[in-house]
Amino acid sequence: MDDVLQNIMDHAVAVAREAGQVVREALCDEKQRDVMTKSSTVDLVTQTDQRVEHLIIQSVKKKFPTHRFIGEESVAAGEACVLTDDPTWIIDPIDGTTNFVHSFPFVAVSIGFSVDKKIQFGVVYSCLEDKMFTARRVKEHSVTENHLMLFSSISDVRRSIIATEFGSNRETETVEKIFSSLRNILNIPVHGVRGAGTAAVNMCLVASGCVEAYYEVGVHVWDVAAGSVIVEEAGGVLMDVEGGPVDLMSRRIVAANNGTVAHIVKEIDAFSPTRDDAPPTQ
Ligand SMILES: Nc1ncnc2c1ncn2[C@@H]1O[C@H](CO)[C@@H](O)[C@H]1OP(=O)(O)O
Ligand SMILES: [Mg+2]
Ligand SMILES: [Mg+2]
Repeated sequence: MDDVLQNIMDHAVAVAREAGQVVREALCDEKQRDVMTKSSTVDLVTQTDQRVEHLIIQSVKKKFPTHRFIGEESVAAGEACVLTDDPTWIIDPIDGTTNFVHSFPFVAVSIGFSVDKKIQFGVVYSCLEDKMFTARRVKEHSVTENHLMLFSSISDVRRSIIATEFGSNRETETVEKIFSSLRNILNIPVHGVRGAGTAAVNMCLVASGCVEAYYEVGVHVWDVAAGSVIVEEAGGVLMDVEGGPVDLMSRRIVAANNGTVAHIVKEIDAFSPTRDDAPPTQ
């Protein structure tokens, strides 16, 4: 299986690069950044998201016809979001669509590959920075082609930078919880709070030692599948926002450089959005 997996991963890296090129070109063409909305007026999608997802899926299907897919835009179009034991590509064609629409320079193609419901490798291509992050579940980490991994050894959270996002849910109760967590984190006090506008890049920032932790409630499995292996293989830890084991379908995640910094979970005002794998409501 080893060489087979490497072959699949090589294809993921190649197709992520190809997708990134499409995204970069689209950024220069206003028409390709025309906005449509999904779950809320600030949950954005463009024809480029759809085009890039199509490109990735068609390319994979040609080479690996039996593989399955969970793609952000396919799920938005009504496909089921169910992880089986089968080989499954979990794709976010543009992570950071809001950034893409506004030319804010962090936009990623995120591809995770799962077998037996476990993510085997992750590929995150931060395509405007031209940084490729890859990791395969082997426990000897293999992250990034073109820059050095500088994993953070900080264990005092008061010396940390924490990444998070505000998400696309603007219901009063949700916004209150987001701000309550943020207030608690700032009051620790931490050195700073940041957010790149893409969950995948935030997780790569943890893996690279640029921030000590990232947490968010409201992410989807395609935002974090690839990043989860990249963080773990870099030596980091994943956790649920209430401290238990992470569940990639639960829409809640903490990724940290170590278990001590992961204690920020004490400060998070947790809530439970509808799971990604919840059966559709009639
Ligand atoms: N208005 C918004 N602000 C930030 N993230 C948003 C958002 N709307 C959707 N998201 C998605 O939520 C994720 C976690 O914050 C982001 O990576 C982003 O993924 P997307 O661009 O693929 O939709
Ligand atoms: Mg996303
Ligand atoms: Mg996306």
